[in-house]
Amino acid sequence: ILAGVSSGLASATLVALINRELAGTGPATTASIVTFFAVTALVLVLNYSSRVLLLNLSTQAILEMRLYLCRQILSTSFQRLESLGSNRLLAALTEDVLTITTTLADFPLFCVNLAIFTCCLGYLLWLSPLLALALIAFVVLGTLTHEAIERRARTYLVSTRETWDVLIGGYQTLIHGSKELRLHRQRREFFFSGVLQPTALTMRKLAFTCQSIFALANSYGQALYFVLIGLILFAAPGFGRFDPQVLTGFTLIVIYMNAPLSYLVGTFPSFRRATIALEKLESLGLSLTPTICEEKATPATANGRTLELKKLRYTYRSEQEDHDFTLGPIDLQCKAGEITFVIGGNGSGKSSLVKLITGLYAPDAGEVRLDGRRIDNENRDDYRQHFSVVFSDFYLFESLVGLYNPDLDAQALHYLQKLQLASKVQIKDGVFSTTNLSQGQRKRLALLTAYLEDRPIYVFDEWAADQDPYFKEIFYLQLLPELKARGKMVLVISHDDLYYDVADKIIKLDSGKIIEQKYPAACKRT
Ligand SMILES: Nc1ncnc2c1ncn2[C@@H]1O[C@H](COP(=O)(O)OP(=O)(O)OP(=O)(O)O)[C@@H](O)[C@H]1O
Repeated sequence: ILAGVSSGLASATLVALINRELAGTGPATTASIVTFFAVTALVLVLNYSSRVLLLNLSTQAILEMRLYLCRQILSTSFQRLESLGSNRLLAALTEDVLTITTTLADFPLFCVNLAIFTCCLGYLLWLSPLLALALIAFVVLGTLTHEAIERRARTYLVSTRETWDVLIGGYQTLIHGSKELRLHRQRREFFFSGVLQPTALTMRKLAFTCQSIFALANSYGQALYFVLIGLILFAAPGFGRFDPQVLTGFTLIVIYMNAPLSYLVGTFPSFRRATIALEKLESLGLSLTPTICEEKATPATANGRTLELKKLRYTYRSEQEDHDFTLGPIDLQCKAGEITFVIGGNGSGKSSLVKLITGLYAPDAGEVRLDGRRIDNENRDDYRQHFSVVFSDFYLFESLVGLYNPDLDAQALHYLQKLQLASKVQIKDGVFSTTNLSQGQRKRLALLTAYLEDRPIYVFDEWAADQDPYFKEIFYLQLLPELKARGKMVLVISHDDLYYDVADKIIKLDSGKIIEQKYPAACKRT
């Protein structure tokens, strides 16, 4: 602020010096020439340093905002993120962050121009308090009416932002549905002319309306400026006896102030957009609690020997109540060194149960206990650290991120050989040479990551579904029994009834409820 004010003060001094020279009669003195160029040098230094200082502030603010938002997303519950949908999150991370950061980046110049404007006003007050007060009243009135015009753009700006969410959804379909769109001409045509085109058209209309309003406000502002100069030149002499030098000075300063004032008024639309972007970010309801990134990794307090679910219940709420899906009440006990299969038809609730068990969802009712310890919001993140999971819609990282182990590459190589991937993928410093593999091979890499995590509880959601018969057999008859022998608690969602006898316990789900429990291993023993 100090740098900006000094810079503004120096600029106003320069204009005052110009005014003095213009009003003077004789040739300029050496002193005034030296003063003029000295102040010019000062303006250069102060202007540059104030901008750099403010740039430092604004870029730091941008950095903090970006990281803060990413951390918020990391600490927001999975339930909330799932219900928001990826298009809204992507739109927030791109559009909203961009809007806010652009405005923040404009902030240094805004401050410098505000300082110049204020200092010029100060000089005008010194020249003639009466004229200056009349000018301030005129500027305030002008700004208010200008603002009244611009305010009309707000609803259009909000609609533009809403439409942007829809457009991002369309872009996602464009990318993720590229195979299906290429294979079906009518679908492609409908998607383009029935979905993308209308949305893009709406964006265009809204943008045109907003920009027209801003253009109107801008032209009005410019016209108002000339009215102001006209008033100084023609009307002011009628209200009192003003020195012609004062009037010339006023006109000169007011013309000089045009640039900073235009800049200040010109930033109003970006502040308006930034406010809407901030409101949009707030409406996402992201977590404001301390982020999980900042939390110190607490050592796991439980070993993962027993897991108990008691009357666990979770409901997916939908717009129409009769479409709600309720999982539970579920009562289940699993132990270390035990393989539990979860079976059931499509939509019976198997994957939802896995999300509840792994702590991605917080139950609506009932409780989860690990080694007797009740899991609640306070310890749920610690609890999640006991699981190694390969989801049916798993995400494969390009490297073994977050795994710190001096023998990591050697261990990974061992598992690459075990999973018959060594000829396809190499690993160096924890980074896979490639992840461009078949779906079944990618799942094996995901399994390798789970192996290296070496956690007490393993969960596989239809892992074997993409494997060939040979590798299916290896998975059920070698890999699962090995994990069991290592004392791991293993939960497997499976439709492979050929291998059900590998399980110690099978639970069958239907419409979100356990309808059957079997113990094949016990039967085999008897
Ligand atoms: N994200 C979600 N939002 C709302 N409802 C959901 C969501 N995910 C699942 N559901 C509801 O939960 C039901 C069970 O889904 P879930 O994915 O758990 O079934 P599943 O047994 O794993 O099925 P599949 O064998 O096809 O993978 C679905 O029929 C659906 O009604």
